[in-house]
Amino acid sequence: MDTDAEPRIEFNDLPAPDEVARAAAADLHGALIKPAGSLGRLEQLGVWVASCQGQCPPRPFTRPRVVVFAADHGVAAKGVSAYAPEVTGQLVGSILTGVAPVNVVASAAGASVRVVDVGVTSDTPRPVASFKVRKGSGSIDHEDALTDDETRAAVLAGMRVADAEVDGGADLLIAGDLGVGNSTPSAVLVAALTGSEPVAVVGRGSGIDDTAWMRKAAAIRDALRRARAVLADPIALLRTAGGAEIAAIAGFLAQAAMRRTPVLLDGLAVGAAALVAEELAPGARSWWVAAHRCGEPAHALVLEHLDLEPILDLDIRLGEGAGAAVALPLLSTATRLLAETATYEQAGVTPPVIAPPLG
Ligand SMILES: O=C(O)c1ccc[n+]([C@@H]2O[C@H](COP(=O)([O-])O)[C@@H](O)[C@H]2O)c1
Ligand SMILES: Cc1cc2nc[nH]c2cc1C
Repeated sequence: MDTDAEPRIEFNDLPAPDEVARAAAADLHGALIKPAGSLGRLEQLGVWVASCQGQCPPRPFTRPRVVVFAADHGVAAKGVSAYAPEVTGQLVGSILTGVAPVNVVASAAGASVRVVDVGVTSDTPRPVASFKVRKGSGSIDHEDALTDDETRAAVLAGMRVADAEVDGGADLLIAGDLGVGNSTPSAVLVAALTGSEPVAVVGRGSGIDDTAWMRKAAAIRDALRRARAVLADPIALLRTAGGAEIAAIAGFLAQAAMRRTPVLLDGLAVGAAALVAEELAPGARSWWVAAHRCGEPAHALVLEHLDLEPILDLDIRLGEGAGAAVALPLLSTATRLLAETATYEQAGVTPPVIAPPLG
């Protein structure tokens, strides 16, 4: 018997979406009053929701949730961001007062928003900071972002938050990230896990000029050298070159899969966390859909590596889960189309006289 009281980061027997419900939903689409395949990608999205829920027709979402994980990054002091580090804490305040873009987009999409501070340098309100593992992180170009204990605590925090959200009734999850400087560790993780060169992953982040871009490229190059030494160990990778919110999001995404809950993926930092989560919990990606392709070069590598086709390509590069929430109404519509559209038989409409081409 395992007497170790420490909570474990384990994703054994990860479930797969339900193939029977998937097949039933695909068949149902063929019976609805529309030419076969005429709702395009919306059809595949509805089928995916049915397979995640294990039922056909799928249930329209009743409690979609956005959880924004926030943390600071020591590497920000190297001049790799357009913003000062204290902005992360200020932005947490903006989300709490409901005035950030994610609040607006989530509200428009019928989702509620929660913020979790796992590593912001400044103090945040008690409930928001109850999973805080540290204030800030090491500068990854020359030192580890976190200790091993802090990394594990952050991943476990994400897992616990996912559990709490699913237990609270969330039926669609979105993870958002907030952290000045986090596009640097995100790019390093993506380069490490996709076998890419630094130059392929350096982006403009929050809006940096050419000089800052050169500093960022150097930081990514140095951190990547350190990250490659621990490539085979996802927790060590997060410790060496990640950050608290990226680690928490990785735990959140993997645990959402354990809990059979569909996830809409956001942009760069969530994408980097998704790469790590798929290493921790192979197969978890079948519970995720990429909401959009963001404007960062590393994000395209994430989507390619995870074989995910984004729903939208709007050049959104904000983070905080906002881009994912923009795609939520489309996913909800895809779900409702299967649940509410009449079949030929129900509507008394004559079905096609020529069968659709195969494939
Ligand atoms: O997700 C994205 O597509 C994205 C792209 C660039 C920047 N961001 C956000 O901006 C911050 C990171 O940018 P930076 O330049 O400070 O590394 C962090 O708070 C992210 O949420 C987000
Ligand atoms: C700098 C900055 C970073 C962000 N990350 C998510 N939302 C953000 C908004 C701002 C302003």
